Amino acid sequence: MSEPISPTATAQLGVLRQEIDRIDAEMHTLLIERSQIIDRLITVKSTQASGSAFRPGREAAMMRAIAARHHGSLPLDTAEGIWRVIIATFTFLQAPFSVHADVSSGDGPMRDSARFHFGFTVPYLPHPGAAAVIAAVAASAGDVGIFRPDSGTSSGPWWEALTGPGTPKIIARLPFIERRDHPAATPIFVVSKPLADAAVRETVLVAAHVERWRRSAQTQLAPLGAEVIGSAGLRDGLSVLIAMPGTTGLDVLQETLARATGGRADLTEVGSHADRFRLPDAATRPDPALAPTA
Ligand SMILES: O=C(O)C(=O)C[C@]1(C(=O)O)C=C[C@@H](O)C=C1
Repeated sequence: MSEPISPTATAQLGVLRQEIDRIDAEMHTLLIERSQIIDRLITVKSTQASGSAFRPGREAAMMRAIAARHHGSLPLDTAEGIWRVIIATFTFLQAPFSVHADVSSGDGPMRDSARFHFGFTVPYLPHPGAAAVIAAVAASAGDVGIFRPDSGTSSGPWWEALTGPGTPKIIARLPFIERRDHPAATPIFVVSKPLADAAVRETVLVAAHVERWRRSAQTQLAPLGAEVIGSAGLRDGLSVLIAMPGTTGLDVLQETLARATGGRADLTEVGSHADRFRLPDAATRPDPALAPTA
């Protein structure tokens, strides 16, 4: 049995618990106040008409701001997780949606990512591959789909399903704040019906049909900041998925690819997302001066 604490310590504990109760009540009041702002935002944004309330560029900026101002013994994982639940819940309140997940590489990591980034209020629906996820999102009003960027390229170029007008597009890459030991570290692309004016275009994703490929092409793409992140064979050539800065024009990519491969290159944009943002390892650990010792 633990020793009874002294009357002085009991009194101090009472005062500290009053402080905790005050802070909890203030946080709760602020969350209720936040929900009232969202009620007003729904009218301004006309979310119901567009189908999805998700604004990935705004969310990326908010998550970066949280990481920038974070300090003290509270783990960043906790602060990030709390705000992911707050933002996802308010997104859901504006327009309910489900998360369709590709579980072909295992359900556990995808479920962890879905729960971390979108909370527990949002329904989670597993699918056998990226193509099935994209089809489910295409058939929905405002759902999102998640899969790994390297999802089953051996089973074909899934990004081809994103090339038509009105087809789903990549709208985010998660986690917004990448770091070692992230609690939901699996890199995922988020797809939704096109967000029109709401998409963030720091990184643009392009599907390229080329007649042939040369290994040196990757080197020639590098100065553009462009990178091949997927490739799959087609009957008459190759389909490659390229990530490049939104400031680089499609015409420049086309010229470079044509020169690098010595053949034609047909390009179609299949989405965009906020720039990847990685925290240095030291920034993610709680303040060592405050960390409990063994
Ligand atoms: O800023 C918006 O457009 C919102 O809908 C608000 C909010 C939030 O809760 O902060 C919710 C969903 C969006 O993805 C981004 C932010």
